[in-house]
Amino acid sequence: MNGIGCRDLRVRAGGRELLSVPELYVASGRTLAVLGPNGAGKSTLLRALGLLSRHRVSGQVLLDGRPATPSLMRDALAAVLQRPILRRGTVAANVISGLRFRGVSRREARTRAWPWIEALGLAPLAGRDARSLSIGEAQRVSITRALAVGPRVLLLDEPFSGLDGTTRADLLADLRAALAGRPTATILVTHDRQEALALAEDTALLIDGRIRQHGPTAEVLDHPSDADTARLLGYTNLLPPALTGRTHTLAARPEHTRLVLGPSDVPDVPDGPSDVPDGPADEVFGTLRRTVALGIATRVDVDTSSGLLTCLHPGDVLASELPPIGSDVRVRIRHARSLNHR
Ligand SMILES: Nc1ncnc2c1ncn2[C@@H]1O[C@H](COP(=O)(O)OP(=O)(O)OP(=O)(O)O)[C@@H](O)[C@H]1O
Repeated sequence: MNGIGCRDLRVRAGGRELLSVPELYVASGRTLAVLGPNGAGKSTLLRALGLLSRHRVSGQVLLDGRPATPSLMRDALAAVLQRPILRRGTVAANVISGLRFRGVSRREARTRAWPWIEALGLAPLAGRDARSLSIGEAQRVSITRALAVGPRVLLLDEPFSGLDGTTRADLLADLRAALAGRPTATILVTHDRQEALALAEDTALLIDGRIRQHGPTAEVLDHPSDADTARLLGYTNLLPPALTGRTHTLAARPEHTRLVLGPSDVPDVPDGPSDVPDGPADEVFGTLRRTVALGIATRVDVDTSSGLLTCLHPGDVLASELPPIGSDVRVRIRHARSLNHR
């Protein structure tokens, strides 16, 4: 199968194992998001796959099903790092430099690069000094340079971090459109679930150097298998059987967890498909610890016998509606996933 992968890939540094991945494969034309918390080993994995690691690496990296060599990888690979590294010269010269580096003549490099400069919206900036660009513009140049070489393997290490919301959304959409239908195997390292959803058919969850879950993005993002992956995916409220009377721990997102505000509060309809069976949503009891107005939402923290629960109420909940701090309160779980049930 064409694409990039590895077998029994291990990375060691400073006397400890940073990464251990028994098997991973990303086929040509597909994108894998690697999602994990800080320090999980995401960049370590990316560098090891691209044969760019500074650490001790064992195991096999596979390119199109065969062991990768540095020269095969150099021809196949383009990488975009968290902080764009641009050369002296114009934006156009920077985009072209990737092709020139691969021995393409100046004239041909210009011809091949220009459609990418246009597709990624860089034409108005083509003559600008690359070192005068904003971070968002520079990242756009860096991505365009990588795409222009027509890589068989594209490694993206948090290329959208540090960009404002609009710039990020625009660049994500442009990148998605640019990759569509191309025979490129892409790996995107990110902390962000939305980026994974927007760009990647498949997602792997990496925690402590191990892949804990791997599969179609929508399925992985909505079905955490254990407490660590639940936290990573935003299911930060863990409700053990002792609290709910159920046989398995439930995991719920704060936005699906609501304080019951007095008798006028109508029963909630659960938000979408849930592992909580039909019927009244689960309710648990606790003590109100604090409320914080966040503008678009109000965060309500509740101490329970099994730890803290965080509720997120849309909008500004009026102070007059909230019971005093220290009151006994009920919390309704509108949507949850059951852990360790498969
Ligand atoms: N030379 C080294 N010696 C020991 N540990 C190291 C060394 N270099 C990196 N590490 C550790 O390897 C782990 C993985 O680092 P890596 O940069 O791959 O994480 P990451 O998931 O990309 O994190 P982030 O999201 O913060 O960028 C971290 O705990 C880091 O401290």
